[in-house]
Amino acid sequence: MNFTTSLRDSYAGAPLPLHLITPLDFRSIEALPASHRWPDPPGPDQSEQPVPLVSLGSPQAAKILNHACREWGVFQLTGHDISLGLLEDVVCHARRLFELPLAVKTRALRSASGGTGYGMARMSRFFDKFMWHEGFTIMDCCSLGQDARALWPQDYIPFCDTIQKYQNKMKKLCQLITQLILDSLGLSPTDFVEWSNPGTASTALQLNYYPPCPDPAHAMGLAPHTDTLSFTVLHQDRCAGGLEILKGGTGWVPAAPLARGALVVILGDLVHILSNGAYASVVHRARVPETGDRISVAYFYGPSMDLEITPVAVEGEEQRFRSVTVKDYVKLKEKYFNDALSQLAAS
Ligand SMILES: C=C1C[C@]23C[C@@]1(O)CC[C@H]2[C@@]12CCC[C@@](C)(C(=O)O1)[C@H]2[C@@H]3C(=O)O
Ligand SMILES: O=C(O)CCC(=O)C(=O)O
Ligand SMILES: [Fe+2]
Repeated sequence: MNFTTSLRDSYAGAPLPLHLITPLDFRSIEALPASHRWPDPPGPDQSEQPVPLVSLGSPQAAKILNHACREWGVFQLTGHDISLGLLEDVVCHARRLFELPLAVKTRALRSASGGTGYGMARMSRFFDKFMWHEGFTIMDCCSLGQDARALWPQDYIPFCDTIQKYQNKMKKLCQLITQLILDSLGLSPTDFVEWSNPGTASTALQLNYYPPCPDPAHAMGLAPHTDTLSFTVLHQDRCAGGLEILKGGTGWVPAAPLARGALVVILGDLVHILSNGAYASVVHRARVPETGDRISVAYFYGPSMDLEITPVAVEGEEQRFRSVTVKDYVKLKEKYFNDALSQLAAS
């Protein structure tokens, strides 16, 4: 029998120790501890260059998307059909979750070999300092029900309903974005079926929380990284003090939403491989806000774990990466993190 690996299963072989899963009890801290103090993270670049804006339905959308994917690896997205009400609801539920006492949140702690639940970002083990961040990862409705019940035994249904509604809307939006990206690379409708089959797509939803910090200038919300799957659709609850992207030749550029409801689409490693390196898998990080807290909601989207990705052939250009299945790439990323792409370089 042929069993398909899910994103969730793919973490089972790489258990993490508890001290790399359980976050600090941020509310009990009055000064930034040495464990969370980063040696002078450089501030954002002051460049006026804004992240390109793709407005779905506009006649310019395809052209701007093509430019944004090549030059930036990120774009703002408006004209989508995710209502402000739903975006606000999901942030409200995330806030309700992160405001619970640590002892309650740890009832839904990610297990050592699990991919879902409450805890530090998976990538924490690649850094010698801890991040000023706590997260909650959701991959399927079965684990969601279990975790939500552990958090709110009497009242878990509204959380599950909102998350499910958000996941459904995001999945449809991501199919559309996949179609636009594949079209812009000149791929065919057959490729689209493989890359965006809603039944087998690899998806994860991550609620990110950056608590109020006593010394934000020396703390790091999420350290520099690239996202693994095709792309990530990010909703941010504030228009300042958060996501920054590393733009070649410029430095760190802030990528706060241009307007309420504008989403930010961050290209990931799989699209970089597919495009033979033409589309940037953008390095990004999250800073800690100067005042108050910050919430972001990240939806990660990619094809089936069994899909084999071969870079598109471009005349006169060498193939930069070996073909790889999604599940093997996820394993490479787990092992080599930010060096995973170079491990895949065609010799
Ligand atoms: C699908 C996923 C992407 C992610 C790993 C995960 O399985 C779920 C959590 C995601 C996240 C969020 C914070 C940054 C990141 C690098 C991490 O450690 O966990 C991403 C992962 C990723 O894109 O590789
Ligand atoms: O919170 C943010 O702005 C960034 C989140 C992010 O990069 C992620 O969840 O992978
Ligand atoms: Fe990210």
